Amino acid sequence: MEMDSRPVVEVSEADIYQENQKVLSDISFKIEKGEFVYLIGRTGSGKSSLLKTLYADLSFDKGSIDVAGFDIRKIKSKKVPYLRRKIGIIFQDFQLFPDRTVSENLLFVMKATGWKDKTKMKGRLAEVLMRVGLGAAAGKMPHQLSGGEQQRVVIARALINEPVILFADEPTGNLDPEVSKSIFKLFEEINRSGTAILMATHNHNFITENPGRVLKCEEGKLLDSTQDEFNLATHY
Ligand SMILES: Nc1ncnc2c1ncn2[C@@H]1O[C@H](COP(=O)(O)OP(=O)(O)OP(=O)(O)O)[C@@H](O)[C@H]1O
Repeated sequence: MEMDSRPVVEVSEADIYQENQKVLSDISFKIEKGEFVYLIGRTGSGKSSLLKTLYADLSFDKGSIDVAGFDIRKIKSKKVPYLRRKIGIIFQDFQLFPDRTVSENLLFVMKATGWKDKTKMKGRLAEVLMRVGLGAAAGKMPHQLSGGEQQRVVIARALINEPVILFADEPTGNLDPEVSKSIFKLFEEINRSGTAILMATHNHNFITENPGRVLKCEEGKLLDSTQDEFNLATHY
């Protein structure tokens, strides 16, 4: 089988909108397989809008966007679930069903994304929970877990279908610094095993401690540390 070497995200000359307001103009960038990319910028600068556009939750104008092989401009709403199987989405607020156990939360997503074989489902469930360090949490209710553990469940849920990229929107925004660090480490591990990550964050410690490529939303533009005169020190 031929290896697919196309970028996982390819944005070309696109305008990003929130309602009728343009938030980013004429943006272009690529994310290659297995890349780790930070997305920074002030509150309201357009990070969430950009992420939502990439996972086909907001429509855009001009240009083209391709994510995991899907043409986001042309994607029909009934095809969006197929896109969502190739990507993982992680938010700041954990968005687990509060009245269902950890396994029920994960099984819900598996059923919704076409899993049918009970044995395989159980196997995958155990695998993703082990992966995030929560092997023993399957039977727990979300409220019996700490914030960091709940976020690990969300990450496990995002990993179920072996996504090519994780879109994380301020994934440690509700967590204390120590727990944030351990969640960040988990993202790094996931990235090392080949999943690309685009992480919107206000936590600049991550970037100073683990320097990497940075995209920055600023005054309606998207700056790229690999393309622009981009001095991180002046960007904080
Ligand atoms: N649901 C919405 N309806 C209308 N305008 C919105 C909506 N959500 C965001 N906006 C506006 O769009 C612009 C970009 O917001 P966005 O949420 O993308 O910024 P952000 O960089 O993610 O901010 P934060 O760091 O606070 O999450 C802002 O001017 C914001 O007020």
